[in-house]
Amino acid sequence: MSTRDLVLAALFAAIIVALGLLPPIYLGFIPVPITAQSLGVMMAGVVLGARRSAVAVLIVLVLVAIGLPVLSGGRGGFAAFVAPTSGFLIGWAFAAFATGFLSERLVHSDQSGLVQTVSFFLAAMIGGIVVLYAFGILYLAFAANIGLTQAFVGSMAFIPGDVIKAFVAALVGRAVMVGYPLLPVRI
Ligand SMILES: O=C(O)CCCC[C@@H]1SC[C@@H]2NC(=O)N[C@@H]21
Repeated sequence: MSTRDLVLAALFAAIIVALGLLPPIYLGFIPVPITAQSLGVMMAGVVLGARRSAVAVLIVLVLVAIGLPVLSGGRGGFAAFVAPTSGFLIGWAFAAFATGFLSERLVHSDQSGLVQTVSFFLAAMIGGIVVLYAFGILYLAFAANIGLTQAFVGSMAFIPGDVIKAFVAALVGRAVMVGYPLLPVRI
């Protein structure tokens, strides 16, 4: 990883942290908030690709671990890793990697703009929802002792917002690819 790659990863770590300035929304029936920060995770994946986006999330996780209040609602510290939300938090690194991995393979420079946008959207949906929820729901069921079905059903409340985030991430991925290509894609 070059210095430039690290700078890009740090930039997206800052974007993820900045999105944490938007307050979390608790729904009352599940101890996991709606947060804009998962939009930053998807955007990192589509813009930077697998490795650099995973590093971006790892930088955020290190900031959390050393106690900085970088999660939505000003949360931080080791407690964030032993909370009902921790599966989602750790899952962000895998979600970013999967989103980037799929973006690098699904998006080609000779595709039309529409196909590229749809490809980014699919990558963000699979990485930022399927992969992320697998981590989040499994750990939530265990940590909150609520059973897999309840954790799964409760997490479905995040789907509408996360589909919108995947769409926004796809538009960002496509726009950055046109204006300042960073994603290593097949020609
Ligand atoms: O702040 C944290 O400790 C992690 C929050 C995780 C929230 C998850 S990410 C996927 C889903 N979509 C949301 O908006 N919230 C949950």
